[in-house]
Amino acid sequence: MWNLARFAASKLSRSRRYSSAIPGPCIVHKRGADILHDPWFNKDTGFPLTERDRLGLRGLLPPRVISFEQQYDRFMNSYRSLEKNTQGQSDKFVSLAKWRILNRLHDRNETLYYRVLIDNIQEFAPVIYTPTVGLVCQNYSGLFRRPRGMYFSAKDKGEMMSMIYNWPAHQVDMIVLTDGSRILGLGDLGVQGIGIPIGKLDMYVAAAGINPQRILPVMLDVGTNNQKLLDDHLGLRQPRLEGEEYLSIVDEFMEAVHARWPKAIVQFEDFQMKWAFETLQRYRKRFCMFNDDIQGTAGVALAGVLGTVRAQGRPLSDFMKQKIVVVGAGSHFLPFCFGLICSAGLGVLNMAVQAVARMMGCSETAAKSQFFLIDKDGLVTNERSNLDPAAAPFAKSPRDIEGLSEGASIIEVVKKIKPHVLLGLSGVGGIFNEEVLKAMRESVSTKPAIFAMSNPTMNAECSAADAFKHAGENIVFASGSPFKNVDLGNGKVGHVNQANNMYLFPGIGLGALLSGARLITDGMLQAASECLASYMTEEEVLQGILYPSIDSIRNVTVEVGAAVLREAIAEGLAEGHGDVGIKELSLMSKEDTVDYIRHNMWYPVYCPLVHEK
Ligand SMILES: NC(=O)c1ccc[n+]([C@@H]2O[C@H](COP(=O)([O-])OP(=O)(O)OC[C@H]3O[C@@H](n4cnc5c(N)ncnc54)[C@H](O)[C@@H]3O)[C@@H](O)[C@H]2O)c1
Ligand SMILES: O=C(O)C[C@H](O)C(=O)O
Ligand SMILES: [Mg+2]
Repeated sequence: MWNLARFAASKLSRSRRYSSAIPGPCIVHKRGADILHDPWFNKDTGFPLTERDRLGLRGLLPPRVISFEQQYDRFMNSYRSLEKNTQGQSDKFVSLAKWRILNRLHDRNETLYYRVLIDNIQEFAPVIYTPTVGLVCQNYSGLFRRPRGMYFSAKDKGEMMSMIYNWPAHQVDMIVLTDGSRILGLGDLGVQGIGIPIGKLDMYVAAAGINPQRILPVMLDVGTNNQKLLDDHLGLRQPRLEGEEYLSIVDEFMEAVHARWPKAIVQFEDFQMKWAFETLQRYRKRFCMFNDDIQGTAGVALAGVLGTVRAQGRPLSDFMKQKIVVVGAGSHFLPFCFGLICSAGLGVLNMAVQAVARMMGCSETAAKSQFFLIDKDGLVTNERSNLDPAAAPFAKSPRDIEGLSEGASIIEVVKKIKPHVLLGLSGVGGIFNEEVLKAMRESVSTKPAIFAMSNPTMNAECSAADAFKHAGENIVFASGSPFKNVDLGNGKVGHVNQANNMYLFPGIGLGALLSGARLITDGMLQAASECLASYMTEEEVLQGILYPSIDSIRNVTVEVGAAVLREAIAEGLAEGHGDVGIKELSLMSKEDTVDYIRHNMWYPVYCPLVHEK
């Protein structure tokens, strides 16, 4: 339950400190060249001489031992040289070149890779995650050198229970699964969508300190309806499975995973909406799983929208007075209606209404008139001919919105409603055009908010520069993909927030893992969102800074993870993790939970290798 008193009272620790405890020795069952070819154990030129002797490496490496710090500097120098040498090339060329150099390090030496990633997360997140990951997926066949993760296809039906044992790691904690059917705003990319689970799990390691030996990116290849790919790609050359055939593949995968690793958490990612909803309803009461695009995104969006209320210098209770126009009847606001079964593209308005009612303790009717939903056919009203009966109560009645009719365009709605918030999750680039943005100048808010949340960059509803240029300098702006802050002249800067689910999913997974929760509940997701919403100080929010900088994502994740863990304990779902049982978890103070999370986060340092047969 959202609790305003708790929200107001929470003064979260903003410490940037995180665990860097040096791990003990690592047992390695390999020797010699096999170790050099294993990115988990490989230290390249960093193996000390004693270790070279112990592990049969003498003579297999140049004689000089290079320290970790020197290796780090060498990598960063080559990265900087690449930046210099690619100046003047196209953005696509430069982005892929940067991705390649990081990917080569990832393939060779994971410890060094994750250290440079953690230390330079602001700079590297856009390379290994959104937006470059979209480009990587589009070009996957050409970029493919080595496999990463697992691929289960429709042809593997009946084999998955044994296939899962082909994965070499004994323990897996975190799985990100996609079927490639809706990769960012790029549509159906089939097997090429594997880049998304890889990028998400890199964020799990960097932000949540999940041990990279215990992560597993998975592609469920059930075919593709992308005609271009069918001619030339590395996946199945068949149309997507549908209906029961499709579900039986996902069922078999989920059973197989949990047979081998009963406590593994599965994050569903970039499934087309109909399957996103269906699988969430199907598995959430049986497995520890969540859908990031539905649940993570909604939590992030809600935290941001609450921030816009504070940014106007208003109390949170004014949330119910905010007029919010959502463009894209996507899946994202589902958590506003926790517990309801929603069909694709329907019911967003009422979900938001329910959230207001829950937070403010007001009636749904009182809040209902403040939310407007637009999909590809325009404003959703009860006059729509093909309106799902389940959605009818949530659609606007044209009689209540004088001057607006069924299917009204974005510009018509914005001009008429003058919303506080214009939020896009449509996947349609540039849909907040000059006219729409200029109309936002007439917003009733003192700080009109524009959230262009679609990814990647080309699919953003508008750019940051256009938003500040056309909608005015006093707006609050957030985008799903990163944009640079905007120079407004006279020393003024238009702050760009990144409203991306990366601020929540690592903490949701980490909190669930370290609590040993059996399920991921609405309450745990609400706790995550509430924690993010209260992370920013009043001063920051008044400057239009709604989300933390990516530089502090590890700290944000600690706080979110601790909030999720405490909620799991409160709901009686925690079963403990490793040596820490439920009794110990229950006795922890709030600070203890934060410390517990922090100290269980993996941090990349070379550990002494000990050979065992
Ligand atoms: N920032 C984030 O954290 C985040 C999280 C999840 C998804 N997204 C982005 O959201 C976008 C959409 O994802 P989705 O899963 O909802 O996709 P989707 O295709 O299922 O839904 C898109 C919705 O937009 C509507 N739409 C399409 N064209 C429109 C138009 N011209 N005008 C108004 N509405 C229109 C459709 O009716 C549909 O309801 C993607 O670009 C994705 O990358 C961002
Ligand atoms: O992947 C992202 O950057 C966010 C989100 O999950 C999306 O699908 O766009
Ligand atoms: Mg996604």
